[in-house]
Amino acid sequence: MQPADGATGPGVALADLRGAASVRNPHALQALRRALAAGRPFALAILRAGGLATASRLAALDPALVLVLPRALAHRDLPPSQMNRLFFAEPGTEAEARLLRRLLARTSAESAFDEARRLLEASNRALLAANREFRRQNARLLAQESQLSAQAELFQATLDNLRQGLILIDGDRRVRMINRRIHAVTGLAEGAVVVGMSGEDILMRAFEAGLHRDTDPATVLAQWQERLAGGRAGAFQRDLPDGRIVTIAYAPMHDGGWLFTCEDTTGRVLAERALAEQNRRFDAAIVHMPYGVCLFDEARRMILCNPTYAGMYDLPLEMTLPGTPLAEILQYRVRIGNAPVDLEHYVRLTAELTAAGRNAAFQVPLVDGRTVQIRHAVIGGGGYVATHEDITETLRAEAQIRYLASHDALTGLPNRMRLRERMEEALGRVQHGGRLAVLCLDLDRFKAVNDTLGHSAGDRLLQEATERVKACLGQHDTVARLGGDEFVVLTPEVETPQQAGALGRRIIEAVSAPYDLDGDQAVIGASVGIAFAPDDGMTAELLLRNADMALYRAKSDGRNICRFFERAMDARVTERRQLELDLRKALAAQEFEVYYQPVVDARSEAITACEALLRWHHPERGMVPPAEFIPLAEEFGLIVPLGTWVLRTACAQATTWPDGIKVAVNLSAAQFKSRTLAHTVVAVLAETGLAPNRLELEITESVLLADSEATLAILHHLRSLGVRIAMDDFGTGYSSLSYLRAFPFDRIKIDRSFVRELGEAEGCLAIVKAVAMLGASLGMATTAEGVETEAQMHKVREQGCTEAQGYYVSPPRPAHIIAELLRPRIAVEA
Ligand SMILES: Nc1nc2c(ncn2[C@@H]2O[C@@H]3COP(=O)(O)O[C@H]4[C@@H](O)[C@H](n5cnc6c(=O)[nH]c(N)nc65)O[C@@H]4COP(=O)(O)O[C@H]3[C@H]2O)c(=O)[nH]1
Repeated sequence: MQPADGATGPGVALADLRGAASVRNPHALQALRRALAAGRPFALAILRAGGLATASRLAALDPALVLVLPRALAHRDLPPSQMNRLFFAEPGTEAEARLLRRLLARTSAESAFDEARRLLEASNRALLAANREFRRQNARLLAQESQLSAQAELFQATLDNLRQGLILIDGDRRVRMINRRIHAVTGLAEGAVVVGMSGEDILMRAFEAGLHRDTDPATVLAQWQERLAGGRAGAFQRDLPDGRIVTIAYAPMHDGGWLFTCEDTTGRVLAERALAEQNRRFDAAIVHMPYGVCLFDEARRMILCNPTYAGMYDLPLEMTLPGTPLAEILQYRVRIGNAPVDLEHYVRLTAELTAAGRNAAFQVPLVDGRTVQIRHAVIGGGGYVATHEDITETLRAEAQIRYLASHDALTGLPNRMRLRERMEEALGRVQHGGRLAVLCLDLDRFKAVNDTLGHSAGDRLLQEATERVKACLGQHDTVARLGGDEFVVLTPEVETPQQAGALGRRIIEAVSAPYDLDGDQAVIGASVGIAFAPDDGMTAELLLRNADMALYRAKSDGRNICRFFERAMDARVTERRQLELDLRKALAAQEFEVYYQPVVDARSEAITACEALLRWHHPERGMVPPAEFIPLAEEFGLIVPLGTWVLRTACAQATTWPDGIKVAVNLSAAQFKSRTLAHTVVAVLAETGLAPNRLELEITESVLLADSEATLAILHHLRSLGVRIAMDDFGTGYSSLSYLRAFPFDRIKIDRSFVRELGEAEGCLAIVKAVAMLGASLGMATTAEGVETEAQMHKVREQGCTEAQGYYVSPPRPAHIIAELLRPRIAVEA
């Protein structure tokens, strides 16, 4: 078999190898095909027995292609000269052996060739590997490219869906990128900002959109340039015309560009602003709080305090800084002298409260004399907040109020309330075997001093009398003023009634000594009533009542004396006392009424006048006669307002009567002493419009007895006004006649005691006659009082009395009945 020598190249067409499809070993054929398709030199094909047909077909195509090699021959052992050639030999034959020997017989040239072939093969393999790598890289790049484009899409989608609007400008101040949100957030029209436009253009668009409402384009531009020149990130807010608020943040990029983000922060900013406003108000409230406020943390370091707190304790600025330890502040306060008096207690108390998580309020006295009210409240985390209020003045005022509530302002003595407290204390001791004497003291004639010398003199007298009483007392005694001229002395230091009596007398003596009241001399007296505990009572009320009863007895027994309470004391005393109390309330309660008793002409029996007589309708006792209550009203200084009321009522009533009818009003001595009588009379006449000559004032001898000169002066004054003056109850006193000489009375009223006995006692008739004659000679009218019978009427007329008054004509009657009595006369006159 001839070897089909001859080089062949890769140029052998694949189509020419189609016949090789029937090669037994398909792998070999495939390898051959791939080698040919790749255009690379192939080594050899190893054909097994049975492959001859194929080899023949190959050889038919090109005999040079045919090479038959035993299977075991490694292709690398082939010399390069034998490459790309096909040899054919029957396996196991001599031809095959020869062929092999020939092929394997290497020459040096063949070796070089082999080497070159190996290199070529290596480079061929490298090329193949490079080709494979290139394809792999290419595929990877393609994959990367598609991944990048997907990522870019995702990125844009992400940008577009950001909450913020976004603009990226480059180093040339041109827009490189925006997202879709930018328009919605800023309120710019869609497409107003596009890639490529300049930053300045964006500003102008923003300006037009109202993003910079409060300024002008030039300023906006300047601000923009200034910001970018600064090269630092920042942010600012803008209020949009639609009410929204956008926050624009800007940050420099490494390439000289800037990233702007715009976010609708309306909700957050409004919340922040509201919070800021709230904080501002809170700060203002704290700063302007009228009391000090301080917060300390769990380590007792200051969190904050307000200026009032700092001011209260004169703390310098550094002591008010957050973090300042409380201990340091307290040390400082100790140094400057306004620390708590009991500092240790204060520190312990606040620590205990904080540890126990308890709120509390307490007062802390300071070394400088002030007192601070502290309200302590724990806060979360173990700290506390405290308010400090300087309550020094409040406490002082409260103490003052307490003092005033329990003391008499004029004398500084304990008042009734305080007296009660003292009595309760003293009675507590009596229960353990002690004794207590209660002395009720009443100043006699004090009201006269008050009325005549005025209230300030009266006040001085009370103060002086107080001092004198105090001077009589022992260390444990108490004197209290119950009001007016009433005092009470408590003395636990007496063993016997005699000692108490001696004290009472000492007091009377001291108080009764003359007083010099700025040049005016005054003399008063005092009466004392004494009760004992436990003998006369064991309650404050009972003891005071019994001592008062004894006082009453002292006064009615002649004054300037001391009386002890006796169980058998007259019930009448009690009753009179009650009457006094009722009398004080009666005027305001409108329990008084004025009755009128007609006075008639003795001859014609026509009414010439009516006498005003006061009546008291007591709510329980019924009608109380004036003889009972007038003296009491005089004694208690009530007669002045009461007398004025009667005068005003009577004068007003008289103006409703026929012109000729006069009205007579009784005056008591106390009314003259008040020194305002003349003024009162003038005022009442002016007020009611009654002619002065229709008013007749009746006075008794006792009025002239009290202070005749002053009284006469007032009487002259009144008479000069045209008011008539009558001498009442004439004949009952001792010096009536002398007064008749002293004052030109208009009328003498003969006391009814003489009239009553006209028929029985001769003397009475003579007296009535004498008085009538005297009156006639002095030009004074004479009225017989108490005419009860026709006979009496007859007699008084006979004796020369000009007028008569009494039950015979009419008893005193209410105003409306008198008006009825006077009516016929009006008719006749008409
Ligand atoms: N037995 C009897 N009595 C007769 C008769 N006619 C009149 N009387 C009573 O005699 C008193 C006359 O008044 P008076 O002597 O001024 O005596 C008065 C007067 O001094 C005083 N008084 C009454 N009203 C006032 C007043 O407004 N001011 C003052 N200061 N004293 C008054 O009270 C005294 C007593 O007054 P009354 O009880 O009203 O008593 C009246 C009167 O009711 C009679 O025929 N028989």
